Amino acid sequence: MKKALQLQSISTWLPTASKPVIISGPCSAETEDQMIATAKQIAATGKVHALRAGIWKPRTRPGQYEGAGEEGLKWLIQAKKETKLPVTTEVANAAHVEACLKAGVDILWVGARTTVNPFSVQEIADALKGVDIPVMVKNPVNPDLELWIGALERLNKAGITKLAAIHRGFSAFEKGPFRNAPMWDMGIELKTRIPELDIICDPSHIAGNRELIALISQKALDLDMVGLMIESHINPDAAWSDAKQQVTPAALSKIIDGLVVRTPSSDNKTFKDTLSILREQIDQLDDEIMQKLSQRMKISEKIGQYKKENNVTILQVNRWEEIVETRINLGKAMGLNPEFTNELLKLIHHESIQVQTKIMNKVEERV
Ligand SMILES: C=C(O[C@@H]1C=C(C(=O)O)C=C[C@H]1O)C(=O)O
Repeated sequence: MKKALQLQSISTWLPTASKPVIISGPCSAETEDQMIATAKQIAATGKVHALRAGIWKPRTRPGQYEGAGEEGLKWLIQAKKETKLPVTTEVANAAHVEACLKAGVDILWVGARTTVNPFSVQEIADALKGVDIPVMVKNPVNPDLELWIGALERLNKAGITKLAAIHRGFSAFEKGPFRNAPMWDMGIELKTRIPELDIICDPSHIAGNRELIALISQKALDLDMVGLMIESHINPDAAWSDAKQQVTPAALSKIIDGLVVRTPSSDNKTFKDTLSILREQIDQLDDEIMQKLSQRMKISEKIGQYKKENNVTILQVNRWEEIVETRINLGKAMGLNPEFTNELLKLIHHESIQVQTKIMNKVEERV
């Protein structure tokens, strides 16, 4: 077993009176006026705990706005002075880290396009050795959990314990309704692997448009994520980067008000009793499902043996097609989602073929 990360909960470095943690601000710091005006309006909502702004922007194509650079850092620090909110920005190399530390940035984040590159992450970690500053790590652009965990480990090894992960979605070849596919399973898997790690969701980058932000934010909270990083701008349509996904401070306030914050557990006795009764039912059913699956695989084994004796192939496409069709219809009639049934059947078929392959190719022991 790998050693777990040494972590300090976000509640120790970004304490909030109420959950969830909200980090907001413009995608990019564009001008001093835009930065300060946005920051003031956000702070006035009283619902935001930290201010964000991109200073160095990694853009997909050259010729797009690449951030204000160190000049922008001054505006961010000015915004901090005027709002009393801690500030955070993205760092992609050691020079960025040094500039931020010198300027007095409170929290750093590593962007998705940097998390993919262990060299860059290591450079940032080395620049942070001996520094006590919180760092948030966005998921890599590709859905690679090991790379995400690896980046957190590199920073942790450098002594950074105030760590959080940011789920901002993943690049996908097929364009769905989102700019970056949420692939919620990745967040669930990360939480399962490192339960003490706080995860913040970045609905702005998942959505790519402001209409979906509320929906994604709610989903993130229901998956036990502790905070949201939402991009906001005094005049979103005129933003120099990511205009479509930014919201006004007023819209941000509305989104936050609309969130239903649920707790991971409840002390209510009736709730606990009812949940445990229902969970017992699930335990019982899972037991039955496992027994049935085991019985099914034993029959596959027998079929494999019989096919071997008769020189018949393992894969029987017609039989399989018939199974898929009948089971999907059966599932539909029982209220099961056809996609779910299809995926489940694929897994079962895969295993059934494995089981038969083992039998088919077993080398008989010579006496
Ligand atoms: C078990 C068999 O072999 C394969 C596995 C199947 C299954 O697990 O249901 C169905 C068809 C075959 O591709 C079979 O031929 O019936």
